[in-house]
Order: sequence, then structure tokens, then C-alpha cells
Amino acid sequence: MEGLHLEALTIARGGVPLLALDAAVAPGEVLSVMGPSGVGKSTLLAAIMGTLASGFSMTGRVWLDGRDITDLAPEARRVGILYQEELLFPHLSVGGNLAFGLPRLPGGRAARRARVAAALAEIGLEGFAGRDPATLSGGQKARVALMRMLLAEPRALLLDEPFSRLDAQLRAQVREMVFARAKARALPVLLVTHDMADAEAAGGRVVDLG
Ligand SMILES: Nc1ncnc2c1ncn2[C@@H]1O[C@H](COP(=O)(O)OP(=O)(O)OP(=O)(O)O)[C@@H](O)[C@H]1O
Repeated sequence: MEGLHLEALTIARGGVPLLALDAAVAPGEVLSVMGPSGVGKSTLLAAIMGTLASGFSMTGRVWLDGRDITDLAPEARRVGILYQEELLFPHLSVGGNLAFGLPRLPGGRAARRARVAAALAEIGLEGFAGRDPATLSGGQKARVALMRMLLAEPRALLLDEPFSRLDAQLRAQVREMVFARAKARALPVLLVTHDMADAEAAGGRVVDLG
């Protein structure tokens, strides 16, 4: 099956059941994950990334494009994630941040520079390669973080409240850009959010862990 499939997933903390979920997200589709604080939304994303903290355990399988990725190392899963904070590297330029996401390319530096320039154009930030990330607005940082993640060519996208720090107008803009870029790449998206407006903009499919 194409897309992301969480098959009979259960997560426990210290042996105590935290959550159970069975869900499929098709390529280009967004599934919103909602529920009260502490219910395990971020933990669910960690389980899919392969980065569960010690003390947590899981059963079930995670499938991505028909491949069982449950036991793969995090970096081999091809799952991208965006957090509430953009987490751009402060000591690298915007272009350096983007190049960091790039897999090794034939063609060396020139090819990398061209790829970064094309990526900046895709998010409306032509000419920003040399900029210090500290000089960017919140919305610009969010776009760079999105593109850095996409350049690693993930096959699925996890979003952990990436819009919650932005004001209402910017939030809608960044949200549309994230969904549009994910759709253009036919990525299945799991969106953790507390905001019903996010879930509605995402297409309205919601799983409530509460
Ligand atoms: N590294 C950790 N070690 C131990 N317990 C943790 C760890 N991270 C989270 N927890 C606990 O696991 C439970 C689930 O946390 P999680 O962050 O997944 O919830 P959440 O639904 O994402 O909450 P929020 O909406 O507040 O972000 C909580 O009780 C939390 O305190």
C-alpha cells in the first residue's frame, strides 16, 4: 500500500498503555492528530520516526509505501519532521541550512548550489542563500525549515504543531505552503495540532487520541 500505514500500533510508558491506533494516510493526504496535552501525540510521532525515548515501548508495525520500516534506524526511514521551533542552524547561512538537507549529489558544489537556488525559488525566497537565519521573519524561517526537510526527500511528513508560534494570518499562509508542497510531492502527512482550523484546512480527517 502506498502512503503511511500505522498497523495496530500501541505505545506504553513504563509498561502502562498510553495509546493505541490503527490508521492509514494516503499519498498527498493529511491526517490531523488531536487530543489533550499529555495524551501522547508527540510520542506517536517519535515512534514513527524511530526515536522513542527510553521507558517507552511499542507494538505493531509502521509501513511506508509498502515497506515495513518499524525496525529501521531513524535516518533510514525517510520520514521528515517539523517541530514548533524551526531549529535552523544559527552558525550556517540560509543556503548552508538548505544544503545540509541535501543527499550527496553528483556534480559537486555547483550542483548543490543550483539545487539550493531552486529550493529557495520554490518557497519565494530567491537570493536569500547568503542570509543569516537570525535576520529572517518567523514565516521565512518556517519556509526554510520546511524546504530543508523536503530536500532530504522524505516519503512521509510529520508535523508537530509547526504553526502554533505564528500569528493567525501568517499561520494560514505557512500552513497552505506546507500542505501544497507536501501534496506536490504526494507525501502522506500526519499533523499534530490543538487547532481545529488547522485540521479543517488540512481536509478535515481527524484522529482524536483523547
Ligand atoms: N522523554 C520522556 N520520558 C518520560 N516521559 C515522557 C517523555 N516525553 C513525554 N513523556 C510523557 O509521556 C506522555 C505523553 O507525552 P507527549 O509529549 O507525547 O504528549 P502530547 O500529547 O504530545 O502533549 P502536548 O500536547 O502537551 O505536546 C506524557 O505523560 C509525558 O509527560
